[in-house]
Amino acid sequence: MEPDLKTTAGKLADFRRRQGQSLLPSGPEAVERQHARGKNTARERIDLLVDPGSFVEFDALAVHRSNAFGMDKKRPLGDGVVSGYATVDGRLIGIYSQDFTVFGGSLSQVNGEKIVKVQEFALRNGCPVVGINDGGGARIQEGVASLAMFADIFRNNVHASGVVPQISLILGPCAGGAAYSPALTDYVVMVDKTSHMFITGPDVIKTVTGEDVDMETLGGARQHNTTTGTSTYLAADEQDAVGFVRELLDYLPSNNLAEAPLGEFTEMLETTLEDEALDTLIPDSANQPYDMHAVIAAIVDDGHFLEMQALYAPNVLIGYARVEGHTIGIVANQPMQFAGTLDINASEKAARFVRHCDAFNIPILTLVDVPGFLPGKDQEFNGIIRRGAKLLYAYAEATVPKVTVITRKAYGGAYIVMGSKKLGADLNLAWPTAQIGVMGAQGAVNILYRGHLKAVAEAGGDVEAARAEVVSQYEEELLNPYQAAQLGYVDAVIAPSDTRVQVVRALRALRDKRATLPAKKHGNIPL
Ligand SMILES: CC(=O)SCCNC(=O)CCNC(=O)[C@H](O)C(C)(C)COP(=O)(O)OP(=O)(O)OC[C@H]1O[C@@H](n2cnc3c(N)ncnc32)[C@H](O)[C@@H]1OP(=O)(O)O
Repeated sequence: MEPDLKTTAGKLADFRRRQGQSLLPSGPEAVERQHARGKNTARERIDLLVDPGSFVEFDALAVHRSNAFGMDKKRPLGDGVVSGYATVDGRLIGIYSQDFTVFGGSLSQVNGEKIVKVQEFALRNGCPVVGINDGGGARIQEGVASLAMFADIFRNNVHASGVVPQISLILGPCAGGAAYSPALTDYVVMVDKTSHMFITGPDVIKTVTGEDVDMETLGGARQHNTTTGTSTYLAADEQDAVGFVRELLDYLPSNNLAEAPLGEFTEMLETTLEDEALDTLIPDSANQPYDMHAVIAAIVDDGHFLEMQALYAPNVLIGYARVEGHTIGIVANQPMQFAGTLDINASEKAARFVRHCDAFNIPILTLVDVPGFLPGKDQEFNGIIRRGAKLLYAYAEATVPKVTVITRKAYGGAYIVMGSKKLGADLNLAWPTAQIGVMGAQGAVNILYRGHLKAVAEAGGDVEAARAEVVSQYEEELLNPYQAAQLGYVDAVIAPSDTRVQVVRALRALRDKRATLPAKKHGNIPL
């Protein structure tokens, strides 16, 4: 029976009916199809992420304005995106979730306006934006009206960058120009097997270049986590993805003028057994690796480290942890991977992270064990000069508290990059095992003693013994922390077991640090 709109009861009944329709705009079969693809619906995803009952919806009754291609006969409420605000652990976020059951989650003018509204809400109120992507990109029927909305969204992404955290969950397709909105955000979380991102899909590639490639190989979650560096986290399923985002939000301030939530901690300024374990961590042989995660775990609260981009450029580790409850960002060389060298990918990965920490006033702890930049034609031809420079730029530009601990190797240009004193770190500490020098012993001996070793060979002497002698002399005289300590480039040489306490004290001392850069419109980081 149609409600009587002349009565209050009828108006309320009509409202409830519309409300009901907006919850299920494409009917139950479409929901079943979505589930059959191994995906939750747009609303189920919001429910998974936010505090129960906290979601407040915008524009549930919005419909598209298009009449072409029979679109006038199909105007589902909400128009393919569920949007609004909610709380996560009691803290405000703006959120939108594309509804694949409505025109494949594609972006129309109205649907785009809904996303823009969430972005503007978040910018005005200083809260993070979480975007859940599951859609076919620009709505083809709307042509340029849809493309123009993407431009609005991208512009807002850029304007919000460094003001509020922006997190993208890719839980289905994210194709074409649409992929650039997540790319502009700070973090991109993808789910194994069900998430795909690409600019041109397999069919277009086949037509244009003749290459055969399937969706998973082209733009699957694993590819973006291991090869392209586009994704921050490879989630096993949607629950895992949402869990990561909740944890990430807990480390981040809501905006660039706010403090990150303070974690619980117990003050401990005495050396513990875990601290003492660091005294035996560094192997006697400089060529033997050890896991830098162990150093991180010994320093931070509860040993807990939320690693970002763990599968990409694993020779450098980046992520968040807490020290005395305060969020810090960690950048660390990982001797277990490529001996901890810096290559192009590692430099770019760390550089963007340093800039993110700086934008959101998160202190940076740098742990150094780096034998240099990765040598090779491949690296040089792909622009390691220009691209490695990004990390220098990021560190030199960052005004947040910066504490650096050199555990072992710190050679050459890579020493300078990794939060060195003169690049602007506030406190630089080194372990007695630190080797700070222009290069490792073998390389140095080859250059410094070439003539001497040639002479030994010509005289029929024992070249290997002569080489070993000068190597050991170089190591003793130059590959230690003491020359740097004499010159003030490390503030203190400390026992490894003192590291946690020293880092705690340093971060306390730097809590009210103030530093400003010369006024300018913006710098010009080598891109
Ligand atoms: C700026 C830019 O965004 S440019 C990019 C423009 N977009 C694209 O090139 C992607 C076009 N879409 C596709 O390639 C595919 O639909 C995919 C990969 C997204 C999804 O593929 P599938 O999982 O096989 O789903 P399928 O193709 O059946 O799409 C589901 C529904 O969404 C619709 N749909 C998908 N993409 C769009 C779109 N961009 N515009 C309008 N409708 C769309 C489909 O027509 C289909 O509708 P139907 O259920 O009424 O038949």
